[in-house]
Amino acid sequence: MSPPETFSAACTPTASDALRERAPAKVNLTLRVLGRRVDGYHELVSLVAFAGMGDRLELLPGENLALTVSGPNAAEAGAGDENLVLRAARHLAERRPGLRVGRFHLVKHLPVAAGLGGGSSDAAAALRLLARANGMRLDDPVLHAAAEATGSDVPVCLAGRSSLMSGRGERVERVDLPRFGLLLVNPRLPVPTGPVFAGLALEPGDVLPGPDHPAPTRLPRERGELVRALAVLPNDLEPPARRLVGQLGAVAESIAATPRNRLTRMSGSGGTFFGLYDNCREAVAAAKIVAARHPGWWVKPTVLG
Ligand SMILES: C[C@@](CO)(OP(=O)(O)O)[C@H](O)COP(=O)(O)OP(=O)(O)OC[C@H]1O[C@@H](n2ccc(N)nc2=O)[C@H](O)[C@@H]1O
Ligand SMILES: Nc1ncnc2c1ncn2[C@@H]1O[C@H](COP(=O)(O)OP(=O)(O)O)[C@@H](O)[C@H]1O
Repeated sequence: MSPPETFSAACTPTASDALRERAPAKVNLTLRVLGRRVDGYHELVSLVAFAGMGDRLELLPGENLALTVSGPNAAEAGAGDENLVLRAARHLAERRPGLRVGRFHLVKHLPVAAGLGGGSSDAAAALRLLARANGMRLDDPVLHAAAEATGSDVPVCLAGRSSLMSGRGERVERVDLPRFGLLLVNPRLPVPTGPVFAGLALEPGDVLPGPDHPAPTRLPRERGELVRALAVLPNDLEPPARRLVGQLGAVAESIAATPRNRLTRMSGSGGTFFGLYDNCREAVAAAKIVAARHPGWWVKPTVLG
């Protein structure tokens, strides 16, 4: 006689119960450093937008927190306790007793330590997934506190749309931007964020005279006008990043030389550079040229905004 049926597996979550979120690449269209705060962090103002490509994150809700990682850049991101997905989940669990967590699976497409905020975007996606699994609203202040505690770039990634980011990264104001074709190029050389900021050689309490940034309402909405406005608002981290990694100059030159390129600049602390184009088709044509000349580089055409 067969043992009595326990039906024990009937309510075990399966892969089809997983919640899914995109974790898009973050692009700093501008980045002005206004000074260095007494806590050692730099005071910034940065126009941030999101790409049409990035990582993907799934959550199978459950009682125990776990993470697996696959994809082309899985090894570089790692699945250990330091992964920003797990750090964000722990920061939220500390602030929200009884939080239902579960098993995350990250598909890591973005290069690591690349100025694209991949880890921050993964962390923000984890917070959005946990919010869904726990019936929390996305404007819940606890979610925002967990984002801030996880990293400077996580609040803007939690917003997940074009924004003017300021302070250490904790102030985020929505901005409407036109859509662009976008080319992302990384020479597969990781560039650590801390040493790039350190290259500015600012002391705590230093205030830089001059760097100013138009308010969100003063930014042009038309593509050509916006590009002209962006051209005079640099990324202040580009000079120290280029001093740290000499090969970055060649990345910028390769993008700037492509037909119909509107703007070439480094994102965040590098070493990814981006090119703006009027549409995705032009970005694809540019990608083919750069990839043919530099087969070892990470080259991705997509859209911005
Ligand atoms: C530079 C930016 C621009 O968007 O992006 P990435 O290049 O990392 O993508 C961000 O400010 C990075 O944000 P995030 O990568 O989250 O930084 P955190 O983990 O908080 O800090 C890493 C290190 O960067 C420095 N840091 C970061 C942010 C800031 N406003 N001032 C700083 O001085 C500090 O040395 C800190 O120890
Ligand atoms: N999910 C993750 N993806 C990428 N990097 C991660 C992740 N979790 C932790 N890290 C660590 O965070 C650091 C910054 O990575 P990343 O977010 O890719 O940098 P950047 O913001 O410059 O693109 C790296 O040193 C990496 O080891």
